[in-house]
Amino acid sequence: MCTGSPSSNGSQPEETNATTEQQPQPEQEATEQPLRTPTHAIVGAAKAEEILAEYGSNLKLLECNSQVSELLTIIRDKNTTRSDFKFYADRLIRLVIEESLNQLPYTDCDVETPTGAIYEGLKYRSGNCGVSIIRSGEAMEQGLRDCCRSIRIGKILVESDANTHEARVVYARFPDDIGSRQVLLMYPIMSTGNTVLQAVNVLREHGVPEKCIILSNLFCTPVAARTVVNAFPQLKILTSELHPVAPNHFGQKYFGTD
Ligand SMILES: O=P(O)(O)OC[C@H]1O[C@H](OP(=O)(O)OP(=O)(O)O)[C@H](O)[C@@H]1O
Repeated sequence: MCTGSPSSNGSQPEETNATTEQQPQPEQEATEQPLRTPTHAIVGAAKAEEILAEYGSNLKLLECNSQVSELLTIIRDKNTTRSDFKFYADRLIRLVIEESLNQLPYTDCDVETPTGAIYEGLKYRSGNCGVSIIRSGEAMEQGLRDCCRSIRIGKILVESDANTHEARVVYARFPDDIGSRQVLLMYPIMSTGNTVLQAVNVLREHGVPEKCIILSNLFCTPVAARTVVNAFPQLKILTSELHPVAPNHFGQKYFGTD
């Protein structure tokens, strides 16, 4: 299924570097193999109505296509090098951030073109800001900054007990007027959903209405989705995959720590 690295045919995995030019594959090989439907595509497309019934309309999945499937596959592959992992994770993050920005409220905006014609366009309706949950959420900050140059970004640190998964907030810093902004909350992995629950609670304590929060996420388990949607039915969630197994190695591999 994958057109890039790593090897998908069960042979010895190839170490690749994202900056190295890929060798073109013979065209015959690429076109004769029918593409398999990835698991997340089944969840994302064929079961769309079930997802709507189960989680409501505020849980949205990134549009499923072969490119997204390849990125998810590379990120989940244990043989992916750290360099490739970061490169492809950043690509997926960018797609999720772009679609998250699409969930913000917009308003009409007319501009005059160089020919004097009026172009009927759109612009963001009000102030926005980002909030990342330390530490994996910080991996998503650059993707947001690449789209919104000088956006303010707050931080929340939530500590989870390794055994009980109980989470508690130990640090939070936000822009003073966060209560009047649309908040893009960034965290790539939702396993139990406890970390995100605590982060949303802190935002609410700082005056941010639930409906003004968009959660940008890469990997979400059905359990976490149910937990968060039940606790905060007005919160919008955008994720690229709903799958029972969360890649909990994300933070360690992205940042290169144990
Ligand atoms: O939905 P939850 O059950 O709360 O879990 C969310 C994430 O937090 C944990 O990672 P870790 O503590 O390593 O966080 P980090 O990657 O952000 O450092 C866990 O392994 C998940 O990846």
